[in-house]
Amino acid sequence: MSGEDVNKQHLQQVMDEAQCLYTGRDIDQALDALASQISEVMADQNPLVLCVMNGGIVLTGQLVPKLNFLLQLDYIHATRYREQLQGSDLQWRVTPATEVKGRVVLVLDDIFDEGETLAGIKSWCEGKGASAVYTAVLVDKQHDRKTATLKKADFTALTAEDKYLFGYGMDYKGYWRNAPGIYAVNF
Ligand SMILES: O=P(O)(O)OC[C@H]1O[C@H](OP(=O)(O)OP(=O)(O)O)[C@H](O)[C@@H]1O
Ligand code: HPA
Repeated sequence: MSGEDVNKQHLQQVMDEAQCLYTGRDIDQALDALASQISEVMADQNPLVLCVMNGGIVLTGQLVPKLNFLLQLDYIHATRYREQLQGSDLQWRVTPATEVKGRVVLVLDDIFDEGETLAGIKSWCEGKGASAVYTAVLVDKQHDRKTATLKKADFTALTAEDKYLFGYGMDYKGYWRNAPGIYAVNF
């Protein structure tokens, strides 16, 4: 959808009617706790941190400054929703420029929904010879449709009910990744 074709009124209505599940302040506190948990496990492992684009960008930007140890940062881009509200096949767009072989990897993403995206990325990193792969997400959506072999991330900041979510990196039809909290669409 191009910026001009988009139904701005609909997008504004989605924001106006959404339920705020977590404010920016709630999230910042949850990220402090997440950073402590990750640090306990990874502080001396010199990990390669991979941001999953696009949704992982806000989590990564807010979390990485709270990780007070040696790490390297790169990104990976795989997508299965592509501005739709239902997921399909995992399409690869960009693989990391940094060598994964022999590294402890920490994959950062916004949401663990059905789990296919993180399962696919974890398996890709293992296939490339990572020595260990950890996953961390901002939010885990609570439902029994976890279709992937991976049922949860190693580190989870927050949980949310089974509604379509946006904000803090998560999009609604390509928009509102910039919303300053986690919101549930009110359909
Ligand atoms: O657990 P799953 O059901 O696989 O869904 C989670 C994935 O879906 C979203 O990505 P999307 O494909 O929408 O791409 P985006 O990051 O560009 O929004 C989100 O950022 C996660 O990567
Ligand atoms: N919101 C935004 N992106 C997503 C979601 C969601 O609820 N589930 C998977 N990707």
